[in-house]
Amino acid sequence: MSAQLIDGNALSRQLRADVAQRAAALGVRGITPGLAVILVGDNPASAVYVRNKVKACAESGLHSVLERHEASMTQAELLARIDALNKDPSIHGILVQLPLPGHIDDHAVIEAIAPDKDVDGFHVASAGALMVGEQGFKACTPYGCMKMLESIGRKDLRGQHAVVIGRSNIVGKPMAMMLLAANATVTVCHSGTADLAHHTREADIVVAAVGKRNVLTADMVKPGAVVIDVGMNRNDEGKLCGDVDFEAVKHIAGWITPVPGGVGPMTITMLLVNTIEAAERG
Ligand SMILES: Nc1nc(=O)c2c([nH]1)NC[C@@H]1CN(c3ccc(C(=O)N[C@@H](CCC(=O)O)C(=O)O)cc3)C=[N+]21
Repeated sequence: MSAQLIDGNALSRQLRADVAQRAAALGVRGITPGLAVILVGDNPASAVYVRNKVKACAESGLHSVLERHEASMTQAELLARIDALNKDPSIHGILVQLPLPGHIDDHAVIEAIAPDKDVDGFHVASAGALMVGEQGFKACTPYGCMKMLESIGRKDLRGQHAVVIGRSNIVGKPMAMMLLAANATVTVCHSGTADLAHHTREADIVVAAVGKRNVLTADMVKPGAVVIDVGMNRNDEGKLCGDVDFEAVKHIAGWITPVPGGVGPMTITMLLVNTIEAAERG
Protein backbone atom coordinates (compact mmCIF):
# COMPACT_ATOMS: atom_id res chain seq x y z
CA MET A 1 0.00 0.00 0.00
CA SER A 2 1.48 3.34 -1.00
CA ALA A 3 -1.51 5.55 -0.27
CA GLN A 4 -2.01 7.17 3.11
CA LEU A 5 -5.38 6.66 4.76
CA ILE A 6 -7.68 9.56 5.52
CA ASP A 7 -9.19 8.25 8.74
CA GLY A 8 -12.79 9.46 9.10
CA ASN A 9 -13.07 8.09 12.63
CA ALA A 10 -9.95 9.91 13.87
CA LEU A 11 -10.92 13.19 12.19
CA SER A 12 -14.45 12.82 13.57
CA ARG A 13 -13.07 12.46 17.09
CA GLN A 14 -11.22 15.77 16.70
CA LEU A 15 -14.16 17.65 15.23
CA ARG A 16 -16.67 16.16 17.69
CA ALA A 17 -14.49 17.30 20.60
CA ASP A 18 -14.92 20.85 19.29
CA VAL A 19 -18.69 20.32 18.97
CA ALA A 20 -18.79 19.12 22.59
CA GLN A 21 -16.94 22.26 23.73
CA ARG A 22 -19.34 24.49 21.85
CA ALA A 23 -22.30 22.58 23.30
CA ALA A 24 -20.89 23.12 26.79
CA ALA A 25 -20.46 26.85 26.10
CA LEU A 26 -24.09 27.05 25.00
CA GLY A 27 -25.06 25.17 28.13
CA VAL A 28 -23.57 27.95 30.25
CA ARG A 29 -25.99 30.31 28.48
CA GLY A 30 -28.87 27.93 29.27
CA ILE A 31 -29.18 26.59 25.72
CA THR A 32 -29.19 22.86 24.97
CA PRO A 33 -28.70 22.22 21.24
CA GLY A 34 -31.54 19.97 20.09
CA LEU A 35 -31.88 17.73 17.02
CA ALA A 36 -35.13 16.05 16.00
CA VAL A 37 -34.74 12.90 13.90
CA ILE A 38 -37.83 11.56 12.16
CA LEU A 39 -37.90 7.99 10.96
CA VAL A 40 -40.90 6.75 8.99
CA GLY A 41 -41.30 3.01 8.46
CA ASP A 42 -39.01 0.14 9.35
CA ASN A 43 -36.18 0.14 6.81
CA PRO A 44 -33.51 -1.76 8.82
CA ALA A 45 -30.57 0.20 7.36
CA SER A 46 -32.29 3.49 8.26
CA ALA A 47 -32.89 2.25 11.80
CA VAL A 48 -29.13 1.59 12.22
CA TYR A 49 -28.10 4.97 10.77
CA VAL A 50 -30.63 6.82 12.91
CA ARG A 51 -29.44 5.07 16.05
CA ASN A 52 -25.85 6.07 15.19
CA LYS A 53 -26.92 9.71 14.84
CA VAL A 54 -28.75 9.70 18.17
CA LYS A 55 -25.74 8.10 19.88
CA ALA A 56 -23.35 10.64 18.32
CA CYS A 57 -25.52 13.48 19.62
CA ALA A 58 -25.46 12.12 23.16
CA GLU A 59 -21.66 11.72 23.08
CA SER A 60 -21.21 15.38 22.10
CA GLY A 61 -23.70 16.84 24.57
CA LEU A 62 -26.46 17.47 22.07
CA HIS A 63 -30.05 16.67 22.92
CA SER A 64 -31.82 14.56 20.35
CA VAL A 65 -35.41 13.45 19.97
CA LEU A 66 -36.08 10.40 17.86
CA GLU A 67 -39.59 10.19 16.42
CA ARG A 68 -40.55 6.85 14.92
CA HIS A 69 -43.68 6.65 12.81
CA GLU A 70 -45.49 3.78 11.12
CA ALA A 71 -44.89 3.32 7.40
CA SER A 72 -48.60 4.02 6.94
CA MET A 73 -48.22 7.62 8.19
CA THR A 74 -49.73 10.02 5.67
CA GLN A 75 -47.82 12.89 4.09
CA ALA A 76 -50.20 15.37 5.76
CA GLU A 77 -49.44 13.86 9.17
CA LEU A 78 -45.71 14.10 8.53
CA LEU A 79 -46.00 17.70 7.35
CA ALA A 80 -47.94 18.52 10.53
CA ARG A 81 -45.12 17.05 12.65
CA ILE A 82 -42.54 19.12 10.76
CA ASP A 83 -44.65 22.24 11.27
CA ALA A 84 -44.73 21.59 15.01
CA LEU A 85 -40.95 21.04 15.16
CA ASN A 86 -40.36 24.19 13.09
CA LYS A 87 -42.13 26.12 15.86
CA ASP A 88 -40.51 24.25 18.79
CA PRO A 89 -37.82 26.50 20.34
CA SER A 90 -36.03 23.52 21.96
CA ILE A 91 -35.35 22.05 18.50
CA HIS A 92 -32.55 23.65 16.45
CA GLY A 93 -32.20 21.00 13.73
CA ILE A 94 -34.66 18.69 11.96
CA LEU A 95 -33.63 15.59 10.03
CA VAL A 96 -36.13 13.42 8.17
CA GLN A 97 -34.39 10.15 7.38
CA LEU A 98 -34.48 9.19 3.70
CA PRO A 99 -35.72 7.17 1.93
CA LEU A 100 -39.36 7.81 2.83
CA PRO A 101 -42.15 5.34 1.99
CA GLY A 102 -43.28 5.60 -1.64
CA HIS A 103 -46.57 7.37 -0.95
CA ILE A 104 -44.74 10.36 0.57
CA ASP A 105 -43.14 13.00 -1.67
CA ASP A 106 -39.55 13.56 -0.42
CA HIS A 107 -39.41 16.94 -2.04
CA ALA A 108 -42.56 18.27 -0.34
CA VAL A 109 -41.25 17.07 3.03
CA ILE A 110 -37.78 18.56 2.67
CA GLU A 111 -39.18 21.92 1.56
CA ALA A 112 -41.47 21.99 4.63
CA ILE A 113 -38.48 22.12 7.00
CA ALA A 114 -37.63 25.66 8.10
CA PRO A 115 -34.36 26.56 6.31
CA ASP A 116 -32.82 27.71 9.60
CA LYS A 117 -33.35 24.17 10.98
CA ASP A 118 -32.32 22.34 7.80
CA VAL A 119 -29.21 20.70 9.25
CA ASP A 120 -29.16 18.12 6.42
CA GLY A 121 -28.72 21.01 3.97
CA PHE A 122 -31.27 19.49 1.58
CA HIS A 123 -33.73 22.42 1.35
CA VAL A 124 -33.68 24.43 -1.91
CA ALA A 125 -32.77 27.50 0.16
CA SER A 126 -29.67 25.66 1.48
CA ALA A 127 -28.73 24.38 -1.98
CA GLY A 128 -29.24 27.87 -3.41
CA ALA A 129 -27.14 29.49 -0.68
CA LEU A 130 -24.28 27.11 -1.47
CA MET A 131 -24.59 27.86 -5.16
CA VAL A 132 -24.38 31.64 -4.76
CA GLY A 133 -21.93 31.62 -1.83
CA GLU A 134 -24.31 32.83 0.86
CA GLN A 135 -24.60 31.53 4.42
CA GLY A 136 -26.61 28.33 4.71
CA PHE A 137 -26.33 24.75 5.89
CA LYS A 138 -24.06 22.58 3.77
CA ALA A 139 -25.09 19.01 2.93
CA CYS A 140 -23.32 16.81 5.48
CA THR A 141 -21.67 14.22 3.22
CA PRO A 142 -19.92 16.60 0.79
CA TYR A 143 -19.14 18.94 3.72
CA GLY A 144 -17.43 16.01 5.45
CA CYS A 145 -15.46 15.25 2.28
CA MET A 146 -14.21 18.86 2.21
CA LYS A 147 -13.09 18.55 5.85
CA MET A 148 -11.21 15.36 4.93
CA LEU A 149 -9.42 17.24 2.13
CA GLU A 150 -8.61 20.10 4.53
CA SER A 151 -7.18 17.60 7.01
CA ILE A 152 -4.49 16.64 4.47
CA GLY A 153 -3.68 20.25 3.64
CA ARG A 154 -5.96 20.59 0.62
CA LYS A 155 -7.96 23.64 1.62
CA ASP A 156 -7.34 25.90 -1.33
CA LEU A 157 -7.64 23.69 -4.42
CA ARG A 158 -6.39 26.28 -6.90
CA GLY A 159 -4.72 24.51 -9.83
CA GLN A 160 -6.16 21.12 -8.92
CA HIS A 161 -8.54 19.12 -11.06
CA ALA A 162 -11.36 17.43 -9.12
CA VAL A 163 -13.58 14.81 -10.72
CA VAL A 164 -16.89 13.99 -9.04
CA ILE A 165 -18.59 10.79 -10.14
CA GLY A 166 -22.31 11.10 -9.49
CA ARG A 167 -24.76 13.99 -9.74
CA SER A 168 -27.29 13.45 -6.94
CA ASN A 169 -28.82 16.43 -5.18
CA ILE A 170 -27.53 15.22 -1.83
CA VAL A 171 -23.92 14.40 -2.75
CA GLY A 172 -22.68 14.90 -6.33
CA LYS A 173 -24.09 18.34 -7.07
CA PRO A 174 -23.30 19.99 -3.71
CA MET A 175 -19.86 18.29 -3.77
CA ALA A 176 -19.10 19.94 -7.12
CA MET A 177 -20.20 23.33 -5.74
CA MET A 178 -18.03 23.03 -2.62
CA LEU A 179 -14.99 21.99 -4.67
CA LEU A 180 -15.61 24.93 -6.99
CA ALA A 181 -15.88 27.29 -4.02
CA ALA A 182 -12.46 25.96 -2.91
CA ASN A 183 -11.06 26.98 -6.33
CA ALA A 184 -10.76 23.51 -7.88
CA THR A 185 -11.36 22.92 -11.56
CA VAL A 186 -14.35 20.60 -11.41
CA THR A 187 -15.64 17.90 -13.73
CA VAL A 188 -18.89 16.11 -12.93
CA CYS A 189 -19.23 12.64 -14.45
CA HIS A 190 -22.37 10.52 -14.43
CA SER A 191 -24.22 7.71 -16.17
CA GLY A 192 -24.27 9.73 -19.39
CA THR A 193 -20.48 10.25 -19.45
CA ALA A 194 -18.90 8.60 -22.49
CA ASP A 195 -15.45 7.73 -21.16
CA LEU A 196 -15.28 7.94 -17.36
CA ALA A 197 -11.67 6.70 -17.12
CA HIS A 198 -10.53 9.43 -19.50
CA HIS A 199 -11.67 12.01 -16.96
CA THR A 200 -10.63 10.28 -13.73
CA ARG A 201 -7.08 9.63 -15.02
CA GLU A 202 -6.58 13.40 -15.24
CA ALA A 203 -7.86 14.02 -11.72
CA ASP A 204 -5.83 15.18 -8.72
CA ILE A 205 -8.92 14.49 -6.59
CA VAL A 206 -11.61 11.91 -7.34
CA VAL A 207 -14.87 11.71 -5.37
CA ALA A 208 -16.85 8.55 -6.09
CA ALA A 209 -20.53 8.94 -5.19
CA VAL A 210 -22.48 6.51 -7.34
CA GLY A 211 -23.63 3.72 -5.01
CA LYS A 212 -22.14 0.88 -7.05
CA ARG A 213 -19.10 -1.28 -6.30
CA ASN A 214 -15.88 -0.95 -8.31
CA VAL A 215 -16.91 2.21 -10.14
CA LEU A 216 -13.31 3.36 -9.70
CA THR A 217 -10.58 0.81 -10.45
CA ALA A 218 -6.79 1.13 -10.28
CA ASP A 219 -6.33 1.76 -14.02
CA MET A 220 -8.58 4.84 -13.70
CA VAL A 221 -6.47 6.63 -11.09
CA LYS A 222 -3.52 8.98 -11.59
CA PRO A 223 -0.60 7.99 -9.33
CA GLY A 224 -0.66 10.10 -6.17
CA ALA A 225 -4.26 11.26 -6.55
CA VAL A 226 -6.59 11.78 -3.59
CA VAL A 227 -9.47 9.28 -3.71
CA ILE A 228 -12.61 9.90 -1.64
CA ASP A 229 -15.11 7.07 -1.49
CA VAL A 230 -18.68 8.07 -0.66
CA GLY A 231 -20.18 4.67 -1.57
CA MET A 232 -22.03 2.51 0.97
CA ASN A 233 -22.58 -0.88 -0.66
CA ARG A 234 -22.51 -4.50 0.43
CA ASN A 235 -20.26 -7.02 -1.33
CA ASP A 236 -21.16 -10.67 -2.02
CA GLU A 237 -20.22 -11.64 1.55
CA GLY A 238 -22.49 -8.92 2.91
CA LYS A 239 -19.52 -6.78 3.96
CA LEU A 240 -19.78 -2.99 3.75
CA CYS A 241 -17.79 -1.61 0.81
CA GLY A 242 -17.56 1.61 -1.16
CA ASP A 243 -17.57 2.54 -4.85
CA VAL A 244 -13.78 2.22 -5.09
CA ASP A 245 -11.78 -0.97 -5.65
CA PHE A 246 -9.88 -0.15 -2.46
CA GLU A 247 -7.44 -3.10 -2.46
CA ALA A 248 -6.11 -2.18 -5.91
CA VAL A 249 -6.48 1.61 -5.83
CA LYS A 250 -4.59 1.93 -2.51
CA HIS A 251 -1.38 1.01 -4.37
CA ILE A 252 -1.82 3.86 -6.88
CA ALA A 253 -3.45 6.72 -4.97
CA GLY A 254 -1.55 9.13 -2.71
CA TRP A 255 -4.45 9.35 -0.25
CA ILE A 256 -7.57 7.24 0.09
CA THR A 257 -10.60 7.07 2.39
CA PRO A 258 -11.65 3.64 3.69
CA VAL A 259 -15.18 2.20 3.89
CA PRO A 260 -16.19 1.78 6.65
CA GLY A 261 -14.40 4.42 8.73
CA GLY A 262 -14.19 7.14 6.09
CA VAL A 263 -16.93 9.40 4.79
CA GLY A 264 -19.72 7.67 6.82
CA PRO A 265 -18.65 8.87 10.27
CA MET A 266 -17.80 12.28 8.79
CA THR A 267 -21.39 12.64 7.54
CA ILE A 268 -22.63 12.24 11.09
CA THR A 269 -19.96 14.60 12.40
CA MET A 270 -21.04 17.36 10.02
CA LEU A 271 -24.65 16.84 11.11
CA LEU A 272 -23.48 17.58 14.67
CA VAL A 273 -21.53 20.63 13.43
CA ASN A 274 -24.59 21.97 11.58
CA THR A 275 -26.80 21.39 14.61
CA ILE A 276 -24.44 23.23 16.97
CA GLU A 277 -24.25 26.04 14.43
CA ALA A 278 -28.05 26.22 14.27
CA ALA A 279 -28.20 26.44 18.07
CA GLU A 280 -25.49 29.13 18.18
CA ARG A 281 -27.35 31.21 15.61
CA GLY A 282 -30.29 30.94 18.02
N1 LIG B 1 -32.05 12.76 5.85
C1 LIG B 1 -31.01 11.94 5.72
N2 LIG B 1 -29.77 12.39 6.03
C2 LIG B 1 -28.69 11.56 5.90
O1 LIG B 1 -27.54 11.99 6.19
C3 LIG B 1 -28.89 10.22 5.46
C4 LIG B 1 -30.19 9.81 5.15
N3 LIG B 1 -31.23 10.69 5.28
N4 LIG B 1 -30.43 8.56 4.73
C5 LIG B 1 -29.39 7.57 4.64
C6 LIG B 1 -28.04 8.18 4.40
C7 LIG B 1 -26.90 7.28 4.76
N5 LIG B 1 -26.15 7.96 5.80
C8 LIG B 1 -25.07 7.41 6.48
C9 LIG B 1 -24.44 8.06 7.52
C10 LIG B 1 -23.41 7.48 8.22
C11 LIG B 1 -22.96 6.22 7.90
C12 LIG B 1 -21.87 5.60 8.70
O2 LIG B 1 -21.54 6.04 9.76
N6 LIG B 1 -21.27 4.50 8.23
C13 LIG B 1 -20.26 3.76 8.95
C14 LIG B 1 -20.58 2.29 9.01
C15 LIG B 1 -21.98 1.95 9.46
C16 LIG B 1 -22.25 0.46 9.32
O3 LIG B 1 -21.43 -0.34 9.80
O4 LIG B 1 -23.28 0.12 8.70
C17 LIG B 1 -18.91 3.89 8.26
O5 LIG B 1 -18.90 4.17 7.05
O6 LIG B 1 -17.90 3.69 8.90
C18 LIG B 1 -23.56 5.57 6.86
C19 LIG B 1 -24.59 6.16 6.14
C20 LIG B 1 -26.78 9.12 6.09
N7 LIG B 1 -27.86 9.31 5.32
